[in-house]
Amino acid sequence: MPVYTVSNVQNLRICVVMVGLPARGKSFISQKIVRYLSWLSIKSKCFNVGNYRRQGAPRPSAEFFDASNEEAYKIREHAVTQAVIDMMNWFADEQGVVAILDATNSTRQRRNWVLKLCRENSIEPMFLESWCDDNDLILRNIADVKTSSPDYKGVDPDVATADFLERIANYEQVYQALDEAQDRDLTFVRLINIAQQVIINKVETYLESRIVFYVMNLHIKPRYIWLSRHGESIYNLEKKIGGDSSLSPRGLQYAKKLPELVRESAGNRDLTVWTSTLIRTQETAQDLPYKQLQWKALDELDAGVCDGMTYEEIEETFPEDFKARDEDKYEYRYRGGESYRDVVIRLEPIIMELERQENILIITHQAVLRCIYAYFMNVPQEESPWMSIPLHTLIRLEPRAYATHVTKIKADIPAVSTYKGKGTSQVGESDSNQRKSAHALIDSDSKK
Ligand SMILES: Nc1ncnc2c1ncn2[C@@H]1O[C@H](COP(=O)(O)OP(=O)(O)OP(=O)(O)O)[C@@H](O)[C@H]1O
Repeated sequence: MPVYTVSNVQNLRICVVMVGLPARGKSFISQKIVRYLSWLSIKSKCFNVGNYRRQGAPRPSAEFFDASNEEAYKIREHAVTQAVIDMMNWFADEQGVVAILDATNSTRQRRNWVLKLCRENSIEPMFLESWCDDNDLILRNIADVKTSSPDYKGVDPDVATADFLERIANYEQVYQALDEAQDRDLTFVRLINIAQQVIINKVETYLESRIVFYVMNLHIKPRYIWLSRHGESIYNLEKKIGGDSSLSPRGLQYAKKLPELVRESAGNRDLTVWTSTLIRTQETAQDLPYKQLQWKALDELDAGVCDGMTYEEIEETFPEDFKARDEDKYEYRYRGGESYRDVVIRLEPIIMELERQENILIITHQAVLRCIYAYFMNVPQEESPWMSIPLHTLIRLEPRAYATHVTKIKADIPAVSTYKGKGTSQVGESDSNQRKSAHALIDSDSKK
């Protein structure tokens, strides 16, 4: 049975129709929206018309995008039609909730065509324009992602840049920006120079407003996010879950070493440290020379009646619950406590704030870290609760245009393993289940 969240309970279907000249971040924004909504269990998918076009024209030069080039126009029409057909099928066959039509959609005529199709299929269209006249930024975007695109495989970067600028000039000939007067009946958002100015028109549903709020918070300044579990705690040594215990002597050693690890990774950047309200994260952060904030939302997953028990005790006392949790760890809610899904929902403001901020170090707990990591790394729900996040390890995330780079920095201070694989009540890293996970953070020193 599908599980509905507050956001998709209304049986809504939304098509976010991207609008914008090339190299304005449309694909970047589309991919972020899909990642954010998927993380919130809202079924979403991006339909990138460029990928469809590449099937008919793998490496076109700028003149292909000249509006008067009739042959090319046919190929481009075919590509967008195929993308829209696939999108409609996805809505119908896979109960999709939010589709993103990632294309330039530069003319009012094209947008009206999409609008009509959406209305005929009971899909709410929301136009999202990224408008930018900052030439330096556009050149940076071209260098960042366009010269390495499959369109320019094997082409000298300077030649590719010149051709891409010509492609933009061709689009500019016909481009019609969204307009407050002419498009006043449409649901639309215009992001002007990232989010220096945002124009919002007729945004009516809750889900649309969530998407708008999210894109308003995005920025593209280079930044890092550091993540660490608290140091080894007394409860970790006793194999107990939950509680509010202090650090073990080795955990305190990690807390002493953490400032050095962070400095090596962050240089003299001014960080802000976020901890949970629990003693073990605050003790871990106590020697860090940065501003610190406590978030209740970063507290560990609440194990309800099982708080303070070992997994062996849980298996003995609540055998059915123990089994049910292994079968669907993401959805299983501890009696009187939380599920992973509950944690994700309470972490939403953290993610939103992380998108707004620059350099943040988060010291929190295993389940919470798994959820945050899953958002940045696009880890599917069935895998994220099984990821191994070791103690005494600093993880650095570097969000880039289409992916997040990960570096793992080990403190070289021994700690127990708190990892529990499927079908066992024993904890330990040697469990074969976690090694199978594509996203296990245990074996590699850095991972892309
Ligand atoms: N709102 C924005 N305005 C301008 N640039 C942005 C914005 N958001 C992200 N970017 C930057 O845009 C680059 C990614 O460009 P992207 O491929 O998404 O452009 P596009 O508009 O989809 O281009 P195309 O039409 O050629 O597919 C990244 O370098 C990213 O930092």
